[in-house]
Amino acid sequence: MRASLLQVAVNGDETVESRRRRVADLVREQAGADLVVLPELWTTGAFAHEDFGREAEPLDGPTRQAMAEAAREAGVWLHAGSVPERGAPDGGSGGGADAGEGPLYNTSLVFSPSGELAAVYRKIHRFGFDEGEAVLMSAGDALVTVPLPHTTLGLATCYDLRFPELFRGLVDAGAETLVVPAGWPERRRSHWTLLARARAVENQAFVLACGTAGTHAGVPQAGHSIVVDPWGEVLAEAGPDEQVLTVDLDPAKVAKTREQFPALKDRLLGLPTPTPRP
Ligand SMILES: O=C(O)CCC(=O)C(=O)O
Repeated sequence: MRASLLQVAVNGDETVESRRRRVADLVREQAGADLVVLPELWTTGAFAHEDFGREAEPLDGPTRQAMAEAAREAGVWLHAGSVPERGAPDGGSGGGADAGEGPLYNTSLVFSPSGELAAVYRKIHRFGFDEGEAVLMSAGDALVTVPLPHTTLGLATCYDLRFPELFRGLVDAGAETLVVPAGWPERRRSHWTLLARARAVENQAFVLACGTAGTHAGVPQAGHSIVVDPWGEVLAEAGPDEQVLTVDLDPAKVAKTREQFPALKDRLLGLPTPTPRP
């Protein structure tokens, strides 16, 4: 299975429309790959909080149209990263919704090679503590897996990478390849690499983690998109700048690793609750 991670540069001096056209062209150039992956919030930038509301799209907005077409023309499965989504007005609470507006979500879209929308994942763990995404956006509440011909994808987004229980849930639902689009900042790059490898080792799964390059809203991005195999070995790692990272994976390696070193079978389900300290 050939996977291409498009580590897009998201800089403040490029318009969303121009970046959308440029990224659609980049996707078309990946004909021959089985799976193409884009980063988190690459239209606006993950830290351009003030643009989320203005650039938010409904599920059938311009990014969906452009990415569906690009996936179909390239004939690839496309994880189109995420976009700020404006949900329906009655679609939930909070998320910075003004009166009459629907909530915002950080929403990933996956397309089949015929351009059909195959899956939608709304980011569950919102980043920013009491600021930014954490207050502007609403949280998703569903784990999402996507069966492909060679493997089953498990979907997560950026900050989700810090929450191992989410990935365990995806593995329990059949995931073998964990896909993590991100807009991870340079300042915490060591965590990015460490956590991507940890999620691969503990779940005995491939991890495809695709970040952004460039600087937007004053936040330099880490780049360094990474592909890790089920043994925790790094198969490929990008540098800091815009780059297409292409790698050939053997999907059978997941079953082989789980069979030869069956640690997942030793999980103790229903561990006792710790007694609170007196
Ligand atoms: O967890 C981190 O350090 C970065 C998370 C982040 O930037 C995000 O989720 O947008």
